[in-house]
Amino acid sequence: MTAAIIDGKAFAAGLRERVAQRVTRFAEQAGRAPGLAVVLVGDDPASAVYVRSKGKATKAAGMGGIEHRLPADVPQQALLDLVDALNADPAIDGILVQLPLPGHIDEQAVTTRIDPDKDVDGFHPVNAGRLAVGLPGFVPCTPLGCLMLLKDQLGDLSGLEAVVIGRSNIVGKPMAQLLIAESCTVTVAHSRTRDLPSVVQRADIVVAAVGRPQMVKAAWLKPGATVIDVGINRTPEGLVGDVDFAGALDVAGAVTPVPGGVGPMTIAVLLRNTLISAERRENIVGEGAL
Ligand SMILES: Nc1nc2c(c(=O)[nH]1)N[C@@H](CN(C=O)c1ccc(C(=O)N[C@@H](CCC(=O)O)C(=O)O)cc1)CN2
Repeated sequence: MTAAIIDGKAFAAGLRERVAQRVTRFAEQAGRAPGLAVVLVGDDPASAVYVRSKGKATKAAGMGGIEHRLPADVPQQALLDLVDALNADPAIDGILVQLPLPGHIDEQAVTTRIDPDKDVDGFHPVNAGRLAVGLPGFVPCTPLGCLMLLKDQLGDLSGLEAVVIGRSNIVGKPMAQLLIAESCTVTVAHSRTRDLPSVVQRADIVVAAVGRPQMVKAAWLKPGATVIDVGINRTPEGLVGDVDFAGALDVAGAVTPVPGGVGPMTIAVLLRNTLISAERRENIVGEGAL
């Protein structure tokens, strides 16, 4: 084994602590805590666990957390009405509707209904556009968490070859935008990419976000590459990522584990985004790096 294991759990704990310190200062100045509303539709067990974790982390950071649970068969209009009410609520700085949603609900209609300035998930097309043109907005939590881990590991990323595997709106596309903004040379690979192994072979940075267990093989990697594994695949052998982790340890320079890599960053960045939303809405200049 030669690769360093990137400890996302420890980095996320540090970020949550920095957020909590800035929340204290925010509350002193604003006379209130930042408020996050999390909406869960249905009873998907993994989503229920993530929503519970978000609630606990929100409170531990000193923020106000409100959870709305709706039944799986809730009409889409009722969900949109709830989003409208949260948009109008001055105590709410961040709104998040947990994904995936039941099949009868149009996810795009729901995420587009959220006020872009309370969209702490960064999924609204306005925030996707802001990211694409370099304006301040909200960046989706998972790719921003990946970028934080990469910068902590490598420092300046400029000039590096990055390959993002996966082109989802939630991870692949914003990840590519973030890496372009860091002056990387970025390739987005996907299911139609020809000869994926040779595309990955040239990458100094590999971000795997395909949702296929251990698809990225050690033999594809450039020796010394930094590998960020976004996959969370439940298999009979347990939770595994999109990368052959054991094999990657012998070739990569650094690699994130699953669990304990990217996953914990998602919730820590959500807290960061919520605090930043609250500061913007109250015209408070936050002090201390996040
Ligand atoms: N509205 C949103 N929905 C979803 C998002 C999101 O960012 N916004 N992301 C994922 C789920 N997710 C948070 O919502 C999330 C996923 C994974 C983890 C995490 O800490 N994973 C652990 C493993 C935990 C496990 O056993 O499942 C790890 O990787 O160490 C946190 C949050 C989809 N929906």
